[in-house]
Amino acid sequence: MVETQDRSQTQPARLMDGTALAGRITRETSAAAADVLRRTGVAPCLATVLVGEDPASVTYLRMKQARCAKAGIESRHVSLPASTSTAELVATITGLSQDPAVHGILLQHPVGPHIDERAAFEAIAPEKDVDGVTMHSFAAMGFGLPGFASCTPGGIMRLLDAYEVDLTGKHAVVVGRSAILGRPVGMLLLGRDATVTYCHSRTVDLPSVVRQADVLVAAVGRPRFIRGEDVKPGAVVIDAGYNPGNVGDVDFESARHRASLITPVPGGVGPMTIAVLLEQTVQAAARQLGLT
Ligand SMILES: NC(=O)C1=CN([C@@H]2O[C@H](COP(=O)(O)OP(=O)(O)OC[C@H]3O[C@@H](n4cnc5c(N)ncnc54)[C@H](OP(=O)(O)O)[C@@H]3O)[C@@H](O)[C@H]2O)C=CC1
Ligand SMILES: Nc1nc(=O)c2c([nH]1)NC[C@@H]1CN(c3ccc(C(=O)N[C@@H](CCC(=O)O)C(=O)O)cc3)C=[N+]21
Repeated sequence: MVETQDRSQTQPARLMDGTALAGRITRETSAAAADVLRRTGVAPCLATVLVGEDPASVTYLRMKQARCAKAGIESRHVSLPASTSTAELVATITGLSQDPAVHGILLQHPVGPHIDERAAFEAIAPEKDVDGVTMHSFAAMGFGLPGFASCTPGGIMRLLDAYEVDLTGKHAVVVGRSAILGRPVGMLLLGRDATVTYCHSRTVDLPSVVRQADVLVAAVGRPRFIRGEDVKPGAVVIDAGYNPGNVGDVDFESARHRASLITPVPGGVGPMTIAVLLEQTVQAAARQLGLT
């Protein structure tokens, strides 16, 4: 068990190696994908949908497709112009939901401000929601019922478990409350008996809340937003941020001298997100093809 207590501030934190853990998970996923193909003659297939040409989104999607290919998962990509309307996007996703050759659907977030992203997410059939973004998946996650986890929160929980972080009774502070990251990770931590506090743009004196965190999840989208001086000595620090230039939401250099465990960026949460996405895609395919 990792104790989140006071410890020397000079000894740097242990790194939580997301690349290594994601590699282990993906090796198992590849074997499961091969098994699906062998037993049904059909390879698992993930459909990815991108609206517009945001360069960061294009890069993330390429990464996801490359990882799919390596794991024996087919990917089908749909690229839509930035001018796409909500109705057009919903129609595209509904088509994929009804296509028996597609087992999982990922709509890259964020879509443009003129699109109702929630409506688009809800067009994903629950059994194909391998990215865990629908109301159905969110509610299942909240109630602790079986279903697909939101990928980044799911990946964060896998990391915490791999490093045997005991969450019971710990004060977990989540900075950020977005639908695909902050909110669901708080729910998953609550489900593991942590005492959870959310911080967001309206939080008064955010550093004073952050300083209380035994487990800190940074999901803000602002480079080096969390300063080392606000990290409680011995805290477990999860940096979910992924800003341009491969910079996290935590000031890593100062935080690692106070934390007991910390995720690097890159090499921490990012690879775990993709590992969970691939794992859930193969699970979805197995179920839709009648294997489980
Ligand atoms: N590694 C991975 O797999 C993934 C990484 N990310 C990364 O995680 C980060 C967050 O992403 P996402 O959740 O999609 O971002 P969003 O922009 O959707 O949400 C950001 C959240 O941070 C809060 N916030 C913003 N500014 C401040 C501030 N100054 N003080 C306090 N709170 C603030 C917002 O508060 P409010 O709600 O009040 O506006 C909001 O809840 C990004 O760096 C993104 O790249 C995201 C998804 C996956
Ligand atoms: N519906 C939806 N689901 C998402 O999961 C989703 C999304 N929208 N929109 C954008 C964010 C961003 N995101 C990342 C995934 C992997 C890495 C990742 O693997 N990063 C590597 C670095 C890889 C490299 O840069 O070479 C790392 O951190 O080590 C990063 C970011 C998923 N997102």
